[in-house]
Amino acid sequence: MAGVSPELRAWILATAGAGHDATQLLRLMQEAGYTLPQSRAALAEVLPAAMAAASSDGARPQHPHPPLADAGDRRVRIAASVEAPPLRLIQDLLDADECAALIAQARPRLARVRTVAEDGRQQIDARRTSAGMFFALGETPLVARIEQRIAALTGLPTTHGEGLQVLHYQPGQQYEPHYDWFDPAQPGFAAVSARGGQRVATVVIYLNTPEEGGGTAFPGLGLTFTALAGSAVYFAYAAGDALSLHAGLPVLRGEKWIATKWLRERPFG
Ligand SMILES: O=C(O)CCC(=O)C(=O)O
Ligand SMILES: [Fe+2]
Repeated sequence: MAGVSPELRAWILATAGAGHDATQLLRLMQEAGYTLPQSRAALAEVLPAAMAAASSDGARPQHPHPPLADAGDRRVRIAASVEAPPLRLIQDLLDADECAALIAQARPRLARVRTVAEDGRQQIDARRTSAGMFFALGETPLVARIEQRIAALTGLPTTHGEGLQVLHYQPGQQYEPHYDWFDPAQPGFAAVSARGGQRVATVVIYLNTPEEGGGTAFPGLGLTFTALAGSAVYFAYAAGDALSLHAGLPVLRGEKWIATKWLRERPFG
């Protein structure tokens, strides 16, 4: 299609804004007389993230089910849920000894964390001031055990996970509001999604309880999770999901340790 007309562009944006997803938009456009290829091209031009999410054929996680969810070697309490985006507060995913042991394994390897730049390269990022490190998949028996629990909870095999990342925040450090999904409209998308495809869910595990601050906020939901040692926040998303915006709030007193597992739609390893 040689450019989307202003009228069609306005209609796509208004209809998507009213809550219709890409599949519904494609159906409505075809009912209005556009062919499927025309509809796809128009949608990809106006809403590339929505189109990429709709065309993905990768695996999707199952969302942990309250009140008790199967985490393999234990059952965990699902203390709160949000429907959109699918989000769960998980209690006691790790016990106190496991939290301490994971911190001890990560501490000697901490370095200033990098994020993925728009061109797909790793960069030092002023928005993300914590120190961090990645474990390889199954690198230690404890890491493997945590990965098994997350696989049991989400139904996605451990191979769909990126290596477990441990982050350490000092007072004043934070992770500014961001999305964990990769934006298909960015030039680096092909590079970051080459292994494993798109991210589909995140599990953030709190390894300690900061004295003050350091919660995880979802500004679009008006919701903040307190960082409490051993508990975790699970959330799932598709590319373009604006409500999955989240932030690691500044630590005000004490320190904050988390372990993050990002899950892909296809095997990552
Ligand atoms: O530090 C937090 O609470 C959030 C971390 C986070 O968003 C991430 O690791 O992707
Ligand atoms: Fe995040």
